[in-house]
Formats: sequence, C-alpha cells, structure tokens
Amino acid sequence: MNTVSRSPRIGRWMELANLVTAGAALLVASVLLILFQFFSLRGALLEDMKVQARIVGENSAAALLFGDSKASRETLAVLEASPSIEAAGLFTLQRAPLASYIRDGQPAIPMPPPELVTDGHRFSINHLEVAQHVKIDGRDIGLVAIRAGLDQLYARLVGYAGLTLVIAAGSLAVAYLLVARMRRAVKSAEAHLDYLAHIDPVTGLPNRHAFNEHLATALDKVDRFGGCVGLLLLDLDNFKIVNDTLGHHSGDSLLEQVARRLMECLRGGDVICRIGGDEFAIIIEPSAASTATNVAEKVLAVLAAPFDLDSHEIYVTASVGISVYPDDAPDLETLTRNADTAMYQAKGRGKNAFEQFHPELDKRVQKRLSLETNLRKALERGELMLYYQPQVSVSNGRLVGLEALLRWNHPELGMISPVEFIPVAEDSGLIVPIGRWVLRTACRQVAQWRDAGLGAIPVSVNLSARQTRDPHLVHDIIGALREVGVPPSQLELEITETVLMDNVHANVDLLHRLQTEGIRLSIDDFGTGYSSMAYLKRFPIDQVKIDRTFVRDIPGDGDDEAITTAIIAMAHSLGLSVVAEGVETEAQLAFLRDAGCDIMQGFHIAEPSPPEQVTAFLRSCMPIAAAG
Ligand SMILES: Nc1nc2c(ncn2[C@@H]2O[C@H](COP(=O)(O)O[C@H]3[C@@H](O)[C@H](n4cnc5c(=O)[nH]c(N)nc54)O[C@@H]3COP(=O)(O)O)[C@@H](O)[C@H]2O)c(=O)[nH]1
Repeated sequence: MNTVSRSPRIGRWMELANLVTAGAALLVASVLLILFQFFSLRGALLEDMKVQARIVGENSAAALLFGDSKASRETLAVLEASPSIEAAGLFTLQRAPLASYIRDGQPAIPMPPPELVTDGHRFSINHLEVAQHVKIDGRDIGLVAIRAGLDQLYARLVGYAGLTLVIAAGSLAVAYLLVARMRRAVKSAEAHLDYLAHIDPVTGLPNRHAFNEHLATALDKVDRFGGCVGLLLLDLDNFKIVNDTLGHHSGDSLLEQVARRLMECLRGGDVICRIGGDEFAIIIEPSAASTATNVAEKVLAVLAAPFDLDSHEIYVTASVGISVYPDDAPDLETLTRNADTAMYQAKGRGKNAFEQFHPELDKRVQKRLSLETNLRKALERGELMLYYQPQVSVSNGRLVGLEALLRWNHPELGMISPVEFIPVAEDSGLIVPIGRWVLRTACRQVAQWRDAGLGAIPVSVNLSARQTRDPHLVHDIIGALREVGVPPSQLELEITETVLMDNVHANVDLLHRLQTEGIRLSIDDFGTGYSSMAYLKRFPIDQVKIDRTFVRDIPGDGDDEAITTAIIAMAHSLGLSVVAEGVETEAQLAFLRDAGCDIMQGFHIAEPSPPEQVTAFLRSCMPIAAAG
C-alpha cells in the first residue's frame, strides 16, 4: 500500500520534462556564449587588421611619397606572416595602385570604395576589409587596404562551439545522473517513510493506520462489486502477564511468533494487521459469515500450541470478535465497533473463544451502559449493602473471621449479583468510590460488633484490580480504620491471584506498604492465575484461599484432590495459612481436614447474610478464635 509516492508514469514524465528544460537552458547559454565568442574574435581580428594597416601605412609612407613601388611591395610582403590576410594594396592619392600583396590563389584587392574609406572597415560573410589613409604630418599621401579572410575565425569558432556543446552535453549528462541518483534516494526515503507509517516494526504486519486503509478499500470494493467483508478482532489473553513476568523482549518475541502463525494459517488474500499492544485484526474478503467463524476457529487452534520464549514454554490464548460487512454494520466505524463488542463478549465468556456479532450483543452493551448509569446513583441512594460470610477453623469449627461481600438491592431490578455489577464498576472506575465505601462500612461494622461486646472480629474485604492502582488506597484504608479505632491487624485484604500477577512489580510494592501498616493479606481464587512459587515468595502474604472450583469436586475428582492437597502443602511450606472457599458438604470438609486445611468458608457453615443475621450468628458462636 502506497500513499506517499507519485505514480511511476508521472514521475518519468516529470524527469523527462526536467531534462528537456535543463537541455534547452544549456543550449541557449551555449548559443549566447558562441555568439559572444564570435563577436570577440571578430573584434580582435579587426583590431589586428587595423594595427597591420597602420604599420604598413607608416612603413610605406616614404615609398608612397616617392612612388617607389618596389619598396612598397617589400613592405607589404611582411603581411605574409599573418595567415588570415589574403590581399593588401597601397594606392596613391590619385587612386592609382602602387603596390599590392596577394596570397597564393587569392584575387587582388581593388581600390577601396569611398564608403569603405570613410567607415575604415567592412565585414562580409567571408571577408574583412580595412582601409586607412596614409599620412605624413597630417597630410594624406595615399591609401592602404587590407583584405582578411574569415575562414580561420570560423574554424576557431566551430572548434569553440564544439567544445561548448560537448561541455554542455557532459554537464547535462552529469546533472541527469545526479538528479536520477537524488530521485532514487528520495524515492527510497519516501518508501522507508511509507513503510514506517504503515508497518508495525515488531511484527512486520500492517499497523492500525494501514488497517483502516485496507478495511476502507475492502468495503469500497463490496459497495461497488457486491460480496461481503469479514472483520476479526483478536486480543491475546493474559499478554500483560508475559510482558510483566518475562519482560518486554519476550513480549515482543511472542507478538512476532503470533504474527507468524497467523500468516501461516491464513490465505494470501487475507489481511492481518497489528492494531494495538496485543490486538490483531484480520480482514477477509470476499467472505460469508461462516467463513469468518471458520477462520476464527483456525486462528484459535493455531495459537493453542506452546510458544517458545527464551526457552520458556508459554501457552497463549486469544479472544476473537467477528463482524461482517454489510450484514452486521453499514459502515467501517460500526463494523469495527461491533467486532470489538463481540471480542469483549468472547473475553467475558472466559477467553480462548470467538464470538460473532449479533444485535443481541448490542442490547447487552446497552444493558451494561444502563447498569453503569444506575450504579453511579446506587451509592448516593443507599442501594448498596454489605453481607458477611463466616470463616471457621477446620480443626475446631470456631469462627475466625468474616468476609464482607457487596450486595446491590436495586429498587426495581431487585438484588443484582456482584458477578454482574463488579466488572461494570471496574470498567467504569466506579469501583474506586464503591471500594472506599465497602472498606469504611466493613470497618464501622466490626467497630459496632466490638461496641456491642461481640469481640474483635477480623473482617476480610475484596480488593479489585482498579483499586490496587489507586494511589490513595493505603491512605484511605488507614483512614477508615482510624476513624472507628479498629486495629489494622483486624483487617484482611483479599486480592485475586490474577490481579496480583497483572502487575507484579507494583503489587509487590503495594503489599509491602500494607503489610508495614499491619494489615493481613490473602490471595483470593488461588490456583486460577499463573503464579509460580518464585512469584508467590515475593509477595508478603499471610494466607491463600483455594478457589472454590477446586473444592467443588472433592472428594472424587483426582485432579482437584491433587491440586487442593498440593496448594495446602505448598502454602504451609511457605508459612501461610490456607482457606478453602465454597465448602458445601461434610465430605468436602472431611477431605480438607485430612489434607491439613486451616480455615473454611461456604454454605456448609453459613451463606453470606446481612449484618443483623450475622449479629445473631456471632452471639451464638462466641468466643472468637484467633485467625490462622
Ligand atoms: N472487589 C470486590 N469484589 C467483591 C466484593 N464483594 C463481592 N465481590 C466479588 O464478587 C464475586 C461474587 O461474590 P458473591 O456473589 O458475594 O459470592 C461470594 C459468595 O457468596 C460465594 N460463596 C461462598 N460460599 C459459597 C459456597 O459454598 N458455594 C458457592 N457456590 N458459592 C459460595 O463465593 C463468593 C466469595 O468469593 P471470594 O471473594 O472469592 O471469596 C466474588 O468474586 C467476590 O469476590 C467487593 O466488595 N469488592
């Protein structure tokens, strides 16, 4: 794709026009130079002939006076030395010839006519004639006339003209070569600029700019000739983790390998672009909707094999959104937006999936928008509340703490699950003020229970990804605790493994600051992220919480049993306590007890409940055991 350079035909014409103009200018200059040279030579010859005539006149004055033709001839014979002089003559005052000089084969010089005598000289095509009075003491005693041929002048002029034209042609050729060379350099610079403007340097694929051009061309083709265009937007899942854990060099290498695999698996006519950090776009034309989904399946399959990154075997998945023109969208912007919506839908479905855009998706986007609008008001209107779920010791069943869980009681829609609204709060940034409210409410609640004589109950609060990036987080937490006089050791923060791994360096720093304040830290949903032992060791954590998907099928599922047992053993070896969440049965509890799990949480003990019910629960199970 070329947007910068002109068409080669126009370029060649311009080059030729430049050459002709330069040639014409050189020709005019050369002709002027030759004319100048001609007049210079003519002037010099005239001067020379006048001098010769004067010398002859002076040397033959006595001979003229005495009519000595022999002496006059001898004087004239000196002119033999000037090769351009063809003939010369001395004439008496009575206009009679006294003596003459004639070069071989040339006609004699006649008596000069009066106008020649008056003018002193006369040029014809082939000759220059000069006539001068011979005087003694200011008195005319005769005439001298010389005729010079112009052959030599012309010969010199031809030589000069030849040389001038050779120099002009040489200069033109050199100029042409220089211009051609410059043009080649400019063309190559233009091509390089064009390349930089359109190509992503990491993968060598067309970039976002080129993508828009390719897509516009493809849609234009469909408008004119019919058919359809399939647009696939592909976003790598968890690319940030690779970048953060293995470094940007590995991240670049991964993008390069992904690009290569995409190119290998797609057809020559398909256009693959890298349009953002870990986002690729694939344009297929012509295409039926089914072809687009086939391509998406092929793409996911080709990315399933492990990637080799600096001798690490890395598995990468992708989420793909598909939108087809003109079926799903009337223009480029809508087509791209719809593919994007479908891609986010695929991501929301748990990643490593593709989604074809359909109008229902648009409705979901609208619903999400309305949810966001309502959520903004929910905080002010007091529609949010906290439920609390007990956490008990596996060994003796005594309460060790409570997890605060957010609830939204919408006046028309009823109870909305946090699974539905927390992601909206995250995306919109509302999670920051909401999270602040959760922390303050939870702290106030434990202060109330303390004031009601129910003891110092530890409470755990969930932190979202967005909150971990809030620079005021630590300040807000300390403020919430101080406001009600609850010691930091009574607060535990739960951060999911995925959030922790999302930005390892920043989170290690944050967790250290929180630990310094005396706040307990727990890794939530443990086992679902990608953390290695090496990373776990870097985080100053107190506890891991086994994700309930592993607890759900124990005992019975060999893999989940092995994972649960391994997590407990590993956490204990690092000096961490272990909480199992989602415990619903006595069998699960028995398995966890045998595996050495410290704490459990789940419907088997109690469901999350509003504070009033929890107060009753607390009164029933006093006194509180110390956590982990
Ligand atoms: N950032 C914040 N996230 C929050 C907050 N409050 C909740 N959440 C997160 O929302 C997710 C869903 O929470 P919820 O619907 O409250 O589900 C919790 C429990 O009800 C559920 N649970 C507990 N026991 C059982 C059980 O035996 N079976 C079963 N199927 N579910 C059970 O588990 C959820 C607790 O999860 P976790 O936090 O991982 O311990 C959830 O991810 C919440 O984290 C908030 O204030 N901020």
